[in-house]
Amino acid sequence: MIALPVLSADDFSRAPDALADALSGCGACRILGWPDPSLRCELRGDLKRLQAAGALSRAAVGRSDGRALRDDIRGDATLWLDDPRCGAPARAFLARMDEVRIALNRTLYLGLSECEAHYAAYPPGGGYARHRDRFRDSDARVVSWVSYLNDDDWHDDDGGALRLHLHDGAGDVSPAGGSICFMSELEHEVLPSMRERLSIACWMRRRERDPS
Ligand SMILES: O=C(O)CCC(=O)C(=O)O
Ligand SMILES: [Fe+2]
Repeated sequence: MIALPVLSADDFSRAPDALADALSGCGACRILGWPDPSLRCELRGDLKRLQAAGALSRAAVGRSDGRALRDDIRGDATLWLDDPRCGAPARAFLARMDEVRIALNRTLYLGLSECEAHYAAYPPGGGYARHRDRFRDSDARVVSWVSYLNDDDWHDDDGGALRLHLHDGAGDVSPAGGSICFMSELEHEVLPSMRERLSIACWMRRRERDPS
């Protein structure tokens, strides 16, 4: 296992370039302590409320004609954060991601035009098999970001690590709070967890080219 670069929440707020440096170096960066405990708690409350109201749906793999529900590939249920049923914490999260997107554009010239994000709840035993976040027929997703809404009492034995397959080897990320940012072309997988695992997955996208 390799160690991933780490930023504290303070570094992340004060020095947006540090995230860009880590991404251009190893392709991934852990952000410890962001979202802060109060935003994390509000986001989790929003997700639990929406889950109880039946607003989340089982996530599919692929898109268009290739879309399918595949328990053997991914087990999460999701809801897009721009859904009108989502609350103020979801809007605060999207606003912050937009600032990060603009900062990355300024340093890395990635031409990222928008963010999309969803709440995700993985039931016990659920995971997500090794994949890339880019669809086969589109390179619109450039940067992936996942924020974990689980408590600090999440132990390694609870499973649910995100395993990132980097050029130099694999690195595991615990879903006990904090966030991870990585280039969407990198392969990764969510290992099955013993407990319900809550998160937000976000993608910073380029505008899709018109088919010609
Ligand atoms: O929750 C995670 O750690 C990663 C989720 C993921 O890979 C995805 O939604 O594409
Ligand atoms: Fe993914």
